[in-house]
Amino acid sequence: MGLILKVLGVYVLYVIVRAVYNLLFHPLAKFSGPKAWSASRIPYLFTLVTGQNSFRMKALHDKYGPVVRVAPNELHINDPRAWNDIYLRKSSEIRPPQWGMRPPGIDSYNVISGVGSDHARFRKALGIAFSEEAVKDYEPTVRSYFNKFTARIDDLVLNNNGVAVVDMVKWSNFTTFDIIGELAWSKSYDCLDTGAGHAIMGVLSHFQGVIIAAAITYYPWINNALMAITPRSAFEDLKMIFNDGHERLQTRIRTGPSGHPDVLGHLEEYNKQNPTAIITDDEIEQNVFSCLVAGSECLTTAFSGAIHYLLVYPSKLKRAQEEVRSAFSSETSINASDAAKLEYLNAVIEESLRLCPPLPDMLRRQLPGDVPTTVAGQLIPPDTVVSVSCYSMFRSAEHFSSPDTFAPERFLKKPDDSLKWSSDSPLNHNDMTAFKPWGVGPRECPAQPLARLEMRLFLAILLYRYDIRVAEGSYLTKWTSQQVFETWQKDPLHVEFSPAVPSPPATLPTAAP
Ligand code: HEM
Repeated sequence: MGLILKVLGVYVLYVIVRAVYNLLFHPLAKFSGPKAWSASRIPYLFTLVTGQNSFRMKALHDKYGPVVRVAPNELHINDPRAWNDIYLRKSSEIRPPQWGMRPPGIDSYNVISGVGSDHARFRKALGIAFSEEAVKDYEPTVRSYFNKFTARIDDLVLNNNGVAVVDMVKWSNFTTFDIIGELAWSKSYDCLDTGAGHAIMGVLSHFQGVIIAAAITYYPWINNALMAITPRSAFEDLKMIFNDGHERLQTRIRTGPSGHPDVLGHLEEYNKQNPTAIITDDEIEQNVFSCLVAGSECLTTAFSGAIHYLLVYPSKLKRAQEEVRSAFSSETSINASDAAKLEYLNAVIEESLRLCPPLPDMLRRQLPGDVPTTVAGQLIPPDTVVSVSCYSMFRSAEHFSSPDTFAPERFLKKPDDSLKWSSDSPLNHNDMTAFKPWGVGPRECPAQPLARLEMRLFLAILLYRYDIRVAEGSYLTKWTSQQVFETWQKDPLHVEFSPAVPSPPATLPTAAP
């Protein structure tokens, strides 16, 4: 007992001495921020594991300015110059060691956990698989899943007196997961067919678990103790996912793509062209998993965010519907390249990414350990962890006037007279250099062309085909009342669909005399 008390006493003394050092003598001591956060990492980790970190970061910037010390060795930055200063540096793909770890029992890296030459190798292959050219060939596959989605809604409409009510968070997730499964290894997860999520979705999307696991690794002795006492059976779910992935990959390698180009085909081609830097089967499996998670969850947020805000702002919904319905003469004529020309629809997508960025934070980077780095005009000591978060940046009144207002008009190229000018008009001030929803630099989202294609096609089809409203008896959660664990923990979004009677297209040829 006496020994335990002595050990405890020494530990408490160590914590106090460390906190005093952090506050007064640490190389980051001159940076402003709440004292408790500068002294110890616990307040920062607490906001992370409770899903409040994005909101606290924004509140701290509002109080302390563009550079805030949020943990003993970590600065959070809200200055548009930081995008390039942090994320375009040499070795800027390096995260602090606690983030981007491999799951237990997995030796191979993927594009998210890999650094240096591994990361460069994966990026090169994925860059080809998600290039504009490759993505054009994916369009018929993507379209076939959107058709499946509308067929399911139509069934419901038919059987429910002309209206269908669905949870668009759930159904967007079914759609995006099926698509990325089909595109990645030619095998969908059949969620749209079964009307239910696949078993692996729950495990892959347990983002709170991932955050808690990362938070614990800041205290290696707790981490080691937990790992030692965790029964192997606790990892059964992970094993199930990796076995499922292994089978899918081997089947796809044996049987080839299922009648359409897929990501795997591009990776196979990459391996043929680069025999000295091939991506092994294990690495392919892990990379496909990173695409499954990033691809389905980010797009689910993008779809749900756009629908959420269109429902909150009916006049913007009407304008987007009118644009889509007058641009296409039939639903079958809707295609991604024409949808890319719809200015208002694309402004809706940008504005939704501004208010609901699929990755609100999680862009931490470790600065080099040899020399200080200049970020946003300030000299930052070596080894500091720095990050910009999309949420703080995009919702900051410094960068966007009326930052919480949904105003796609900010993104229109020509001045828009539908919004009256006033000092707080959303058109008053918009610093687009602050707006980087895809990230910047070597870790910038590799799948932008695919994500854009899916967002444009999905919204264009949905707005063309249906009138939508908040389901009767339901209500819209305030978007920012949702927690954030890597991405938004989205509440159900119950939407009522009824078939639209499209107005005649503006471009119809006039009748012959
Ligand atoms: C609206 C949709 C999307 C948004 C806004 C988005 C945003 C981002 C951002 C900000 C990053 C950078 C993370 C960092 O710097 O650490 C990223 C990385 C990544 N994204 Fe996306 N993403 C989207 C859709 C997708 C899709 C559809 C896929 C795959 C099919 C995908 C795959 C990835 C991968 C694999 C990475 C990691 C890249 C690396 O670490 O080198 N994303 N995404």
